[in-house]
Amino acid sequence: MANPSIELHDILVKRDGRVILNLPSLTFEKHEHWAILGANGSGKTTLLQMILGYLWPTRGTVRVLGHTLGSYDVRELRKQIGFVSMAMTERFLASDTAETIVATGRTAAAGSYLPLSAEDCERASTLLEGLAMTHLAGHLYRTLSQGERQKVMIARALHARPELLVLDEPCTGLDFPSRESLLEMIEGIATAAGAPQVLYVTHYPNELFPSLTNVLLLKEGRMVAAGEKYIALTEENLSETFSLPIHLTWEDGVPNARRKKAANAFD
Ligand SMILES: Nc1ncnc2c1ncn2[C@@H]1O[C@H](COP(=O)(O)OP(=O)(O)OP(=O)(O)O)[C@@H](O)[C@H]1O
Repeated sequence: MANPSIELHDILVKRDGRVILNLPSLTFEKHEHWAILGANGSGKTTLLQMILGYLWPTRGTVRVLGHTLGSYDVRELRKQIGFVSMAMTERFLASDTAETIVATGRTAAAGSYLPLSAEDCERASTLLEGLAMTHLAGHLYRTLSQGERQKVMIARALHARPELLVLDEPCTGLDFPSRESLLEMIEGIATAAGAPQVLYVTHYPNELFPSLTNVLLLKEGRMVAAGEKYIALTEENLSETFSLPIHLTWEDGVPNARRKKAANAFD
């Protein structure tokens, strides 16, 4: 039965007279984990900002978790959404420990420091344990690697048991092992009992971990394709999205996209 978490109706976002997002009506169902994939400037961040109620469309309506944006308190809505982006990581005090940062996730507000309750601290240690990060609990945030910081931010985003977990390019700047480790952790979260719905934003098709079920492909603010991943993520759609001839194979539910070799003049 249909149980949508996000409904976009005929969206147009214009800034400085320029169209930066122009989408047809789209529905994300609660049981689906979505990837939002596109090149730099394709409109991914604009779309996320709209879903999180930070930006209003010039035209169209947005419904998130059953509430129409514009007629509901977005601060209440954001309590049900775990949001992790690189920009957020700078808002935390470098002198805090990983455990403290996770413990402050109760309100789901970035950089918010309410007095911590015993429950907050207990929840933080449960999360760190569940995500195999107990060894980082007492480490100062500033001493953590980029990959570890991202993991801490994701643990923090889970504190309030969100219905929706939005991850904005979490692998940016990570080396290969850190990226693999982070993706493995996210896959674990997405497949756990009672998991939040995941919205994963990336530039890289090869980051699509197995439990992602659906994909939205964006190019220059418009939709190239959207739907179940094996249907939407084709060589043709990917090539169109990135303006690059792409060869695509699949392994265990994970796409492997490679640039097609140009014909060699000496062949
Ligand atoms: N407030 C604004 N005023 C004017 N143009 C804007 C504004 N915000 C975004 N844009 C433009 O809209 C386009 C889409 O930007 P957006 O940040 O959503 O893309 P993106 O897919 O998230 O890119 P990236 O992967 O580089 O983060 C870009 O060309 C950007 O310059």
